[in-house]
Amino acid sequence: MALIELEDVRRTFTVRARTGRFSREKREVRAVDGLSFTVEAGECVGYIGPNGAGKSTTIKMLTGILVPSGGRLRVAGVDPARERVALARRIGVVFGQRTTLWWDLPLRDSFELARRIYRIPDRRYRENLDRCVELLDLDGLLDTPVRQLSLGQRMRGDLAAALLHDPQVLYLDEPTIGLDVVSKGRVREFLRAVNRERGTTVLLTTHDLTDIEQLCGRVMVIDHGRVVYDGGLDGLHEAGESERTLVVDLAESRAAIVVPGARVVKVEGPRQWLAFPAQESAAPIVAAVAARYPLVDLSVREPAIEDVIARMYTEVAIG
Ligand SMILES: Nc1ncnc2c1ncn2[C@@H]1O[C@H](COP(=O)(O)OP(=O)(O)OP(=O)(O)O)[C@@H](O)[C@H]1O
Repeated sequence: MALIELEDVRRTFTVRARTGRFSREKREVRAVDGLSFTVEAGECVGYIGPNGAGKSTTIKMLTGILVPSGGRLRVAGVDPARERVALARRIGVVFGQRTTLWWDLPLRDSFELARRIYRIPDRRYRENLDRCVELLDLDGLLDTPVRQLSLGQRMRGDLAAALLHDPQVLYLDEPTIGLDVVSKGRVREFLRAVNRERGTTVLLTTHDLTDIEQLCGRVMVIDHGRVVYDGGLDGLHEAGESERTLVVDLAESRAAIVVPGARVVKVEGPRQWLAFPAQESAAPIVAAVAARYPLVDLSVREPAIEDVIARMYTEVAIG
Protein backbone atom coordinates (compact mmCIF):
# COMPACT_ATOMS: atom_id res chain seq x y z
CA MET A 1 0.00 0.00 0.00
CA ALA A 2 1.37 3.41 -0.97
CA LEU A 3 1.50 5.73 2.03
CA ILE A 4 2.97 8.70 0.23
CA GLU A 5 1.86 9.52 -3.32
CA LEU A 6 2.92 12.47 -5.44
CA GLU A 7 1.79 13.04 -8.99
CA ASP A 8 3.35 15.87 -10.95
CA VAL A 9 3.57 18.03 -7.81
CA ARG A 10 4.79 21.59 -8.32
CA ARG A 11 5.47 24.52 -6.08
CA THR A 12 6.59 27.91 -7.28
CA PHE A 13 7.52 31.01 -5.29
CA THR A 14 7.43 34.53 -6.61
CA VAL A 15 10.44 36.49 -5.46
CA ARG A 16 11.33 40.11 -6.04
CA ALA A 17 14.90 40.31 -7.22
CA ARG A 18 16.90 43.56 -7.33
CA THR A 19 17.79 44.51 -10.90
CA GLY A 20 19.26 47.95 -10.18
CA ARG A 21 19.60 50.51 -7.39
CA PHE A 22 15.89 51.38 -7.40
CA SER A 23 14.39 48.67 -9.54
CA ARG A 24 13.08 45.26 -8.66
CA GLU A 25 11.74 42.53 -10.86
CA LYS A 26 9.37 39.70 -10.08
CA ARG A 27 10.88 36.31 -10.71
CA GLU A 28 9.40 32.86 -10.39
CA VAL A 29 11.38 30.16 -8.54
CA ARG A 30 10.34 26.59 -9.30
CA ALA A 31 11.25 24.99 -5.98
CA VAL A 32 9.50 21.71 -6.85
CA ASP A 33 9.07 21.11 -10.53
CA GLY A 34 6.92 18.09 -11.39
CA LEU A 35 7.64 15.49 -8.70
CA SER A 36 6.03 12.07 -9.06
CA PHE A 37 6.83 9.17 -6.75
CA THR A 38 5.25 6.78 -4.27
CA VAL A 39 6.54 5.40 -0.98
CA GLU A 40 5.14 2.09 0.21
CA ALA A 41 4.18 1.35 3.81
CA GLY A 42 7.22 0.28 5.85
CA GLU A 43 9.85 1.72 3.50
CA CYS A 44 12.75 3.81 4.79
CA VAL A 45 13.66 6.24 2.02
CA GLY A 46 16.53 8.69 1.90
CA TYR A 47 15.58 12.01 0.31
CA ILE A 48 18.75 13.84 -0.60
CA GLY A 49 19.99 16.63 -2.82
CA PRO A 50 22.19 19.73 -2.80
CA ASN A 51 21.21 22.97 -1.03
CA GLY A 52 18.17 24.54 -2.65
CA ALA A 53 17.16 21.32 -4.44
CA GLY A 54 13.60 21.45 -3.08
CA LYS A 55 13.78 18.96 -0.20
CA SER A 56 12.31 21.21 2.51
CA THR A 57 9.63 22.47 0.15
CA THR A 58 8.60 18.85 -0.50
CA ILE A 59 8.52 18.03 3.23
CA LYS A 60 6.49 21.18 3.93
CA MET A 61 3.92 20.12 1.33
CA LEU A 62 3.83 16.58 2.75
CA THR A 63 3.12 17.99 6.22
CA GLY A 64 0.43 20.37 4.95
CA ILE A 65 2.40 23.53 5.83
CA LEU A 66 2.66 24.56 2.17
CA VAL A 67 -0.03 24.19 -0.49
CA PRO A 68 1.24 22.83 -3.84
CA SER A 69 0.91 25.08 -6.88
CA GLY A 70 -0.13 22.04 -8.92
CA GLY A 71 -0.34 18.27 -9.01
CA ARG A 72 -1.77 15.70 -6.65
CA LEU A 73 -0.48 14.67 -3.23
CA ARG A 74 -1.73 12.12 -0.67
CA VAL A 75 -0.19 11.04 2.64
CA ALA A 76 -1.70 8.11 4.57
CA GLY A 77 -4.89 8.55 2.55
CA VAL A 78 -5.40 12.28 3.10
CA ASP A 79 -4.70 15.49 1.23
CA PRO A 80 -2.15 17.18 3.55
CA ALA A 81 -3.06 20.82 2.93
CA ARG A 82 -6.84 20.25 3.19
CA GLU A 83 -6.94 17.79 6.08
CA ARG A 84 -4.20 18.95 8.41
CA VAL A 85 -5.82 17.72 11.62
CA ALA A 86 -6.43 14.22 10.27
CA LEU A 87 -2.89 14.23 8.88
CA ALA A 88 -1.31 15.31 12.19
CA ARG A 89 -2.48 12.08 13.82
CA ARG A 90 -0.86 9.98 11.10
CA ILE A 91 2.55 11.65 10.81
CA GLY A 92 5.48 12.46 13.08
CA VAL A 93 8.03 15.14 12.23
CA VAL A 94 11.54 15.72 13.58
CA PHE A 95 13.69 18.67 12.53
CA GLY A 96 17.31 18.38 13.61
CA GLN A 97 17.70 22.16 13.66
CA ARG A 98 14.59 22.92 15.74
CA THR A 99 12.92 21.30 18.69
CA THR A 100 9.25 20.70 19.29
CA LEU A 101 9.89 20.24 23.02
CA TRP A 102 9.04 22.85 25.66
CA TRP A 103 12.29 24.57 26.47
CA ASP A 104 11.72 25.42 30.14
CA LEU A 105 9.77 22.33 31.13
CA PRO A 106 11.00 18.85 32.06
CA LEU A 107 11.08 16.43 29.14
CA ARG A 108 8.24 14.46 30.72
CA ASP A 109 5.87 17.46 30.37
CA SER A 110 6.37 17.68 26.60
CA PHE A 111 5.49 13.99 26.33
CA GLU A 112 2.43 14.54 28.51
CA LEU A 113 1.35 17.38 26.24
CA ALA A 114 1.65 15.10 23.20
CA ARG A 115 -0.53 12.57 25.01
CA ARG A 116 -3.27 15.16 25.42
CA ILE A 117 -3.00 16.76 21.98
CA TYR A 118 -3.20 13.42 20.20
CA ARG A 119 -5.57 11.90 22.78
CA ILE A 120 -3.34 8.84 23.10
CA PRO A 121 -5.05 6.09 25.12
CA ASP A 122 -3.35 5.63 28.54
CA ARG A 123 -2.12 2.10 27.97
CA ARG A 124 -0.74 2.84 24.52
CA TYR A 125 0.96 5.98 25.84
CA ARG A 126 2.65 4.09 28.67
CA GLU A 127 3.79 1.28 26.37
CA ASN A 128 5.18 3.67 23.77
CA LEU A 129 6.86 5.87 26.37
CA ASP A 130 8.45 2.86 28.09
CA ARG A 131 9.78 1.53 24.79
CA CYS A 132 11.17 4.93 23.74
CA VAL A 133 12.75 5.50 27.18
CA GLU A 134 14.39 2.09 26.96
CA LEU A 135 15.64 2.33 23.38
CA LEU A 136 16.73 5.94 23.66
CA ASP A 137 18.14 5.67 27.17
CA LEU A 138 16.01 8.55 28.46
CA ASP A 139 15.39 7.17 31.93
CA GLY A 140 17.51 9.60 33.90
CA LEU A 141 16.45 12.58 31.79
CA LEU A 142 12.66 12.70 32.09
CA ASP A 143 12.69 15.29 34.86
CA THR A 144 15.38 17.47 33.32
CA PRO A 145 14.29 20.76 31.71
CA VAL A 146 14.84 20.58 27.97
CA ARG A 147 17.18 23.60 27.98
CA GLN A 148 19.62 21.63 30.19
CA LEU A 149 19.81 18.69 27.78
CA SER A 150 22.74 18.20 25.42
CA LEU A 151 21.99 18.31 21.69
CA GLY A 152 22.08 14.51 21.48
CA GLN A 153 19.78 14.08 24.50
CA ARG A 154 17.36 16.67 23.11
CA MET A 155 17.28 14.94 19.75
CA ARG A 156 16.43 11.66 21.48
CA GLY A 157 13.64 13.49 23.30
CA ASP A 158 12.35 14.91 20.01
CA LEU A 159 12.33 11.46 18.44
CA ALA A 160 10.31 10.03 21.33
CA ALA A 161 7.83 12.95 21.22
CA ALA A 162 7.28 12.40 17.49
CA LEU A 163 6.46 8.72 17.94
CA LEU A 164 4.23 8.55 21.02
CA HIS A 165 1.03 8.75 18.95
CA ASP A 166 2.04 5.84 16.66
CA PRO A 167 2.35 7.79 13.41
CA GLN A 168 2.29 5.79 10.19
CA VAL A 169 4.80 8.10 8.57
CA LEU A 170 7.87 9.73 10.12
CA TYR A 171 9.61 12.67 8.40
CA LEU A 172 13.13 13.30 9.58
CA ASP A 173 14.99 16.42 8.53
CA GLU A 174 18.70 16.18 9.40
CA PRO A 175 18.13 14.09 12.55
CA THR A 176 21.85 13.59 13.20
CA ILE A 177 23.09 17.11 12.46
CA GLY A 178 25.67 18.31 14.98
CA LEU A 179 25.72 15.03 16.92
CA ASP A 180 28.88 13.17 17.90
CA VAL A 181 29.59 9.71 16.49
CA VAL A 182 28.14 7.86 19.50
CA SER A 183 24.90 9.88 19.50
CA LYS A 184 24.54 9.46 15.74
CA GLY A 185 24.89 5.70 16.15
CA ARG A 186 22.25 5.63 18.85
CA VAL A 187 19.76 7.65 16.80
CA ARG A 188 20.30 5.41 13.77
CA GLU A 189 19.87 2.27 15.84
CA PHE A 190 16.62 3.61 17.25
CA LEU A 191 15.27 4.51 13.81
CA ARG A 192 16.13 1.06 12.51
CA ALA A 193 14.23 -0.50 15.42
CA VAL A 194 11.18 1.74 14.88
CA ASN A 195 11.09 0.95 11.18
CA ARG A 196 11.48 -2.78 11.82
CA GLU A 197 9.25 -3.23 14.88
CA ARG A 198 6.40 -0.89 14.07
CA GLY A 199 6.66 -0.82 10.28
CA THR A 200 6.75 2.99 10.43
CA THR A 201 7.38 4.49 7.01
CA VAL A 202 10.37 6.84 7.14
CA LEU A 203 11.32 9.68 4.82
CA LEU A 204 14.77 10.91 5.75
CA THR A 205 16.45 14.10 4.59
CA THR A 206 20.11 14.40 5.45
CA HIS A 207 23.46 15.64 4.25
CA ASP A 208 25.17 12.83 6.19
CA LEU A 209 25.33 9.95 3.76
CA THR A 210 26.20 7.48 6.49
CA ASP A 211 22.59 7.94 7.69
CA ILE A 212 21.44 6.80 4.27
CA GLU A 213 23.93 3.94 4.02
CA GLN A 214 22.93 2.58 7.40
CA LEU A 215 19.18 3.12 7.25
CA CYS A 216 17.74 3.36 3.78
CA GLY A 217 17.05 0.60 1.29
CA ARG A 218 16.08 3.23 -1.25
CA VAL A 219 17.40 6.66 -1.99
CA MET A 220 15.90 9.48 -4.00
CA VAL A 221 18.21 12.19 -5.23
CA ILE A 222 16.54 15.43 -6.18
CA ASP A 223 17.95 18.48 -7.88
CA HIS A 224 16.25 21.58 -9.24
CA GLY A 225 12.95 20.27 -7.88
CA ARG A 226 13.04 17.00 -9.83
CA VAL A 227 13.98 13.41 -9.09
CA VAL A 228 17.31 12.65 -10.75
CA TYR A 229 17.77 9.21 -9.19
CA ASP A 230 15.43 6.77 -7.46
CA GLY A 231 16.70 3.33 -6.48
CA GLY A 232 19.09 1.36 -4.27
CA LEU A 233 22.45 2.61 -3.07
CA ASP A 234 24.26 0.17 -5.33
CA GLY A 235 22.61 1.58 -8.42
CA LEU A 236 23.85 5.04 -7.47
CA HIS A 237 27.36 4.04 -8.40
CA GLU A 238 26.29 3.16 -11.93
CA ALA A 239 24.04 6.18 -12.30
CA GLY A 240 26.80 8.46 -11.05
CA GLU A 241 29.34 6.80 -13.41
CA SER A 242 31.49 6.19 -10.39
CA GLU A 243 35.20 5.50 -10.59
CA ARG A 244 37.62 3.43 -8.58
CA THR A 245 41.14 4.61 -7.94
CA LEU A 246 44.37 2.67 -8.38
CA VAL A 247 47.06 4.15 -6.14
CA VAL A 248 50.57 3.24 -7.32
CA ASP A 249 53.92 3.83 -5.64
CA LEU A 250 56.61 4.01 -8.33
CA ALA A 251 60.32 3.49 -7.69
CA GLU A 252 60.91 7.21 -8.32
CA SER A 253 59.07 10.51 -8.72
CA ARG A 254 57.99 11.27 -12.28
CA ALA A 255 55.43 13.20 -14.31
CA ALA A 256 51.93 11.71 -14.74
CA ILE A 257 52.28 8.26 -16.29
CA VAL A 258 50.28 7.16 -19.33
CA VAL A 259 48.21 3.99 -19.03
CA PRO A 260 45.35 2.89 -21.34
CA GLY A 261 41.95 2.73 -19.61
CA ALA A 262 42.88 5.03 -16.73
CA ARG A 263 43.75 8.68 -16.17
CA VAL A 264 46.06 10.15 -13.58
CA VAL A 265 44.12 12.44 -11.23
CA LYS A 266 46.87 13.25 -8.73
CA VAL A 267 50.67 13.02 -8.44
CA GLU A 268 52.55 13.35 -5.17
CA GLY A 269 56.24 12.43 -5.40
CA PRO A 270 56.52 8.77 -6.46
CA ARG A 271 52.81 8.17 -5.67
CA GLN A 272 50.19 8.53 -8.42
CA TRP A 273 46.40 8.15 -8.34
CA LEU A 274 44.75 6.65 -11.43
CA ALA A 275 40.97 6.76 -11.86
CA PHE A 276 39.14 4.12 -13.92
CA PRO A 277 35.45 3.13 -14.37
CA ALA A 278 34.22 1.28 -11.23
CA GLN A 279 32.68 -1.59 -13.20
CA GLU A 280 35.98 -2.38 -15.04
CA SER A 281 38.56 -4.84 -13.71
CA ALA A 282 41.73 -3.34 -12.19
CA ALA A 283 43.87 -6.23 -13.48
CA PRO A 284 44.73 -4.94 -17.02
CA ILE A 285 45.55 -1.50 -15.63
CA VAL A 286 47.83 -2.96 -12.95
CA ALA A 287 49.50 -5.11 -15.62
CA ALA A 288 49.99 -2.12 -17.92
CA VAL A 289 51.56 -0.02 -15.14
CA ALA A 290 53.85 -2.89 -14.06
CA ALA A 291 54.98 -3.51 -17.67
CA ARG A 292 55.93 0.12 -18.27
CA TYR A 293 57.14 1.49 -14.95
CA PRO A 294 59.13 0.15 -11.97
CA LEU A 295 56.44 -0.47 -9.35
CA VAL A 296 56.99 -0.64 -5.56
CA ASP A 297 53.45 -0.96 -4.21
CA LEU A 298 49.79 -0.51 -5.17
CA SER A 299 46.25 -0.49 -3.76
CA VAL A 300 42.74 -0.06 -5.15
CA ARG A 301 40.25 2.32 -3.51
CA GLU A 302 36.49 1.94 -3.85
CA PRO A 303 34.46 5.02 -4.74
CA ALA A 304 33.06 6.99 -1.79
CA ILE A 305 29.31 7.48 -1.97
CA GLU A 306 29.86 11.22 -1.32
CA ASP A 307 31.94 11.49 -4.49
CA VAL A 308 29.37 9.61 -6.55
CA ILE A 309 26.59 11.93 -5.47
CA ALA A 310 28.70 15.05 -5.84
CA ARG A 311 29.42 13.97 -9.41
CA MET A 312 25.71 13.41 -10.01
CA TYR A 313 24.86 16.95 -8.83
CA THR A 314 27.56 18.44 -11.02
CA GLU A 315 26.36 16.56 -14.07
CA VAL A 316 22.81 17.79 -13.54
CA ALA A 317 24.04 21.35 -13.10
CA ILE A 318 26.05 21.19 -16.32
CA GLY A 319 23.46 19.20 -18.31
N1 LIG B 1 9.41 30.86 1.05
C1 LIG B 1 10.17 30.92 -0.04
N2 LIG B 1 10.16 32.02 -0.82
C2 LIG B 1 10.93 32.08 -1.93
N3 LIG B 1 11.74 31.09 -2.37
C3 LIG B 1 11.79 29.97 -1.62
C4 LIG B 1 11.00 29.82 -0.42
N4 LIG B 1 11.26 28.59 0.10
C5 LIG B 1 12.16 28.01 -0.73
N5 LIG B 1 12.47 28.82 -1.76
C6 LIG B 1 13.39 28.52 -2.86
O1 LIG B 1 13.05 27.26 -3.39
C7 LIG B 1 14.21 26.49 -3.72
C8 LIG B 1 14.19 25.16 -2.96
O2 LIG B 1 14.37 25.43 -1.56
P1 LIG B 1 14.32 24.28 -0.43
O3 LIG B 1 14.42 24.99 0.89
O4 LIG B 1 13.16 23.42 -0.67
O5 LIG B 1 15.67 23.48 -0.72
P2 LIG B 1 16.39 22.34 0.14
O6 LIG B 1 16.66 21.23 -0.82
O7 LIG B 1 15.61 22.03 1.35
O8 LIG B 1 17.77 23.02 0.54
P3 LIG B 1 18.69 22.87 1.88
O9 LIG B 1 19.46 21.59 1.74
O10 LIG B 1 19.58 24.07 1.77
O11 LIG B 1 17.78 22.92 3.07
C9 LIG B 1 15.40 27.39 -3.40
O12 LIG B 1 15.79 28.04 -4.59
C10 LIG B 1 14.84 28.36 -2.39
O13 LIG B 1 15.53 29.59 -2.46
